[in-house]
Amino acid sequence: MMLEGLDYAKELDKVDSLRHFREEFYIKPGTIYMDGNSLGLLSKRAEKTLLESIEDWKEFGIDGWTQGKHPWFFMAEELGKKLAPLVGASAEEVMVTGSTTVNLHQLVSTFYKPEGLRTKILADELTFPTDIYALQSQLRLHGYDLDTHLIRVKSRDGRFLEEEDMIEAMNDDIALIILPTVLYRSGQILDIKRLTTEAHNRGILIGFDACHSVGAIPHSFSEWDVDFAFWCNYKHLNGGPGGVGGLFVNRKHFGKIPGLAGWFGSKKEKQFDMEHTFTPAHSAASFQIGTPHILSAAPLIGSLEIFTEAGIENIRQKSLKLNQYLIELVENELKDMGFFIGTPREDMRRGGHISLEHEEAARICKSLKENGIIPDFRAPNIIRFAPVALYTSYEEVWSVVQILKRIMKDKQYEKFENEREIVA
Ligand SMILES: Cc1ncc(COP(=O)(O)O)c(C=O)c1O
Ligand SMILES: Nc1c(O)cccc1C(=O)C[C@H](N)C(=O)O
Repeated sequence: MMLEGLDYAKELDKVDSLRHFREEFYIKPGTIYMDGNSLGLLSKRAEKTLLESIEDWKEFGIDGWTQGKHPWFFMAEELGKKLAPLVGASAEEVMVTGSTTVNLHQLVSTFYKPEGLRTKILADELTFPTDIYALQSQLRLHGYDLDTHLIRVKSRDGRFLEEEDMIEAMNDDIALIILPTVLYRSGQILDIKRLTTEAHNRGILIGFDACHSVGAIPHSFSEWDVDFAFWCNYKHLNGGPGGVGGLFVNRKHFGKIPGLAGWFGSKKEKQFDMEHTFTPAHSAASFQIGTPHILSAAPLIGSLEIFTEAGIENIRQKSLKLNQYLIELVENELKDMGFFIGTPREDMRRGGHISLEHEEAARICKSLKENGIIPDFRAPNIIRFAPVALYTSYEEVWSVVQILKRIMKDKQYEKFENEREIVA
């Protein structure tokens, strides 16, 4: 017998080999969390390693730098080692440090070297605003005019970017390219390998903002020869709000003096010589700046254990299935209700979330929250849903669409203003 509806969802859950990881997370009873692409949920293991680090502080005081369960002096390097397989890099190429925006500043300060006619930076018009603000301020520091020197590749439809358009914009005057791996609104994956090859063929360095891909999809940054990348660990990696970010620097660039140097970028054995001559580590560790934010990095120790156990390939496979299921349900159950799926249909081009466009999106989101579903809203008309492989069930995806259908049929959203909240 062909299973349908809720029975079908339950059957998918029954045969899901990752389903036991759900118990590792704090999921508020009566809610369905669909916002792991903005802030991942707390896991018990992340909580445990955070508490252990606090215990180390209690027990060892200053000696916690070298003693205790997770010695602080080596934590960033240890985390880099654990994170490296998730971005397809060697341990020395990855560092857990800073934040997305700070790491972007660090890497642009290091790799943006305008020379002769090559003075411009290439980005895109759909990227996350902080990247644009950072690039503008870097150009300002060099004394360049922002309008002429920051080139933003246009989107043809306001949702997606075409690789051809980006390649066409890789002109002789471009010194550096910064693009997202996955677009934060539409969830489109860019062809990182192709863009990197094309940039290098034209003598241009290229770096990626991987906030929306790390922990959601596998990467091969080393093999693709990406020059550098940066990301946050609080979305798909469940590292906690404002948790320490990550960066990748291709080993061919080891030895480059960081644009923003600080003593934690030193060779470990030299750091406490306290010399005024900077001796950088010969690895991505050299891009650290000051004292690591230990309590904001500690949850990641436990969280990354879960990723190591589950395997990023398995996580990706389940994420694709969950998202495909959501798309099919939207198409079948929410017909003629004014929704448009603003996310690529092809698996290869889709990251970890789905964007539903609707002209009443802001207030539909509020109504979803009132009904115990947590998505997020991006102005002017996008509702983002992220079914997360480690803690979302197929049954929850089924329920989300059923509840959304009821909200639309009963026009429950009409009691709210169609305006975003302060944190949308
Ligand atoms: C693509 C992208 N870049 C950067 C950020 C934020 O950077 P930060 O972690 O520095 O606030 C986000 C999300 O907040 C993002 O989605
Ligand atoms: N970084 C965030 C924050 O500090 C508050 C609220 C949300 C966020 C986010 O991460 C937003 C997210 N980058 C986005 O894709 O829109």
